[in-house]
Amino acid sequence: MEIENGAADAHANGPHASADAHGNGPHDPPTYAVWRSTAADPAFSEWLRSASEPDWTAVVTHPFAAAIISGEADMRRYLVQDFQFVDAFTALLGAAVAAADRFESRVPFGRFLGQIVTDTERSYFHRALAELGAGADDVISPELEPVTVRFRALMDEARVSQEYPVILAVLCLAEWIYLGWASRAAEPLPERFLYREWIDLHSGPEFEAWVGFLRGELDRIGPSLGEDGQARVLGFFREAARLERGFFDMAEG
Ligand SMILES: Cc1ncc(CN)c(N)n1
Repeated sequence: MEIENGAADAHANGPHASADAHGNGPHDPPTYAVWRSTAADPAFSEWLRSASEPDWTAVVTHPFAAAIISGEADMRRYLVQDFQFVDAFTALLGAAVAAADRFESRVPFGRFLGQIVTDTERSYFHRALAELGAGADDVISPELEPVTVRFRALMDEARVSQEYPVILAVLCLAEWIYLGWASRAAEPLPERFLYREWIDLHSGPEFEAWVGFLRGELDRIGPSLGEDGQARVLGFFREAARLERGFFDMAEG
């Protein structure tokens, strides 16, 4: 697939927001106000998700995700690049702690940052990359694939903006879409830890609750943003969905 420029060509309204910023172009999804008037589930996060098709479904049903689930994926290039993704993602979680609008919302970000990303997930990466024979250069400063550069740029753009809704949009897309493919895995999972732990990290009740929190925050904040603010959030969400698709395409080779 073709990956469009992310942060580099983002205009004031965010990446790939519609030309008039109101979702009225020929290929633009409906605005939130229009969409919610007929939606069975009018949640703001569901508007974002449905407007991210066909990329959403392409990621959740991607052949590379299926290969992880069946224990047949070649994980080396993927995990080397993803470790660099996770670096920028961790910084974005820190930005969420800082930008959240209330104490009770900062707490889950801080907890996830300390208990999962910098602990369980970090340990997984260290063991997996060693198992895959990745050397120090590949772990610390590998040559970045173009999609990794673009994804890091998008996360950095969201982080630097210090705008909570925009930060949330990128975090929520990345986690929710991973829950989407990983939840398709059924027992018995592959025995090899490389696959089993990666699936476990992105599925199950704890990860579902984390994604539920991220969606809940968007549902709480999104409806009162105004049309331009909503279009800006959608721009980041959709661009992240495009990049997730490109990331699995890259991993597949
Ligand atoms: C590219 C990508 N997207 C999402 C995730 C889930 N944190 C991830 N590890 N990598």
